[in-house]
Amino acid sequence: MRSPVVDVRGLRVELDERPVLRGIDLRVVEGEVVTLLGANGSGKSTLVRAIVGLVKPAAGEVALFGAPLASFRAWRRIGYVPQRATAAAGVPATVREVVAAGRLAHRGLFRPARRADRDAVDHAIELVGLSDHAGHSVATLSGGQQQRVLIARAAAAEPDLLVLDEPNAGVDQRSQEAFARALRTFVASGRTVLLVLHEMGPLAPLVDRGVVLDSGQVVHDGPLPAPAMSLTGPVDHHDHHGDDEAGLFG
Ligand SMILES: Nc1ncnc2c1ncn2[C@@H]1O[C@H](COP(=O)(O)OP(=O)(O)OP(=O)(O)O)[C@@H](O)[C@H]1O
Repeated sequence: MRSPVVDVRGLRVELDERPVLRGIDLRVVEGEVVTLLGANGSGKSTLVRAIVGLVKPAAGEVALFGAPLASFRAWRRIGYVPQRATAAAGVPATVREVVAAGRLAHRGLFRPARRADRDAVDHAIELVGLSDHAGHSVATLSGGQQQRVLIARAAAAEPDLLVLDEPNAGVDQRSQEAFARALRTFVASGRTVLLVLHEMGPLAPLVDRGVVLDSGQVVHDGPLPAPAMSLTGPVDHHDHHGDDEAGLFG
């Protein structure tokens, strides 16, 4: 049997004294691609944030690679990209520099990059379809492209588990297809992916299992129904407008 990578049991989270996650059980095993679905505010982001240790549970347990979160130390095995993150933040770094930062845990500060590091960085940039922009300042990219830079940075670290919160938000169809191909390569090497999606899009054939949240509870866990969103109700895209409408590849 494949070993558990993420093991969540009876997880409860309260934010502002309001229950946001109300008893979540979720298990993701090695090599699986699992997607979290659900309407806005159902608790998807809060769940992934709790899994990577950014939100404190009110009750329940989270284990990563078999270790309880409190004693988990192998953060190098985890790549996490938050929702609507920005890679720019006023720093005039190039795409290549930001992605190379993802290799620091491998090579150590101030040590010259080895060939393996450079290859991993090139590969990660290619993975997200930004090779043509590798030398450009991140600040000149669109929101969607900046999100890709952060995904590439996480991928460059060659994590065993990649946790992505809405990697396709505001990204055009062609780029979503490129991303799906890249993710296929990533999982072909036996790695694990947990991702929040609003719509399955081109990722659908890659996904082993869908977990649908509603008001902080799991209402479906299993193969994806068709169409995938039929269980999630109407989706409000209020927060994704204007983001990279022009497309990643220009
Ligand atoms: N920092 C916070 N403080 C208080 N409440 C919060 C906080 N973050 C999220 N919430 C609330 O928790 C609930 C779940 O939010 P969460 O972001 O996890 O949902 P989501 O399913 O990821 O939504 P979306 O699809 O819009 O990203 C929402 O009602 C939200 O308003």
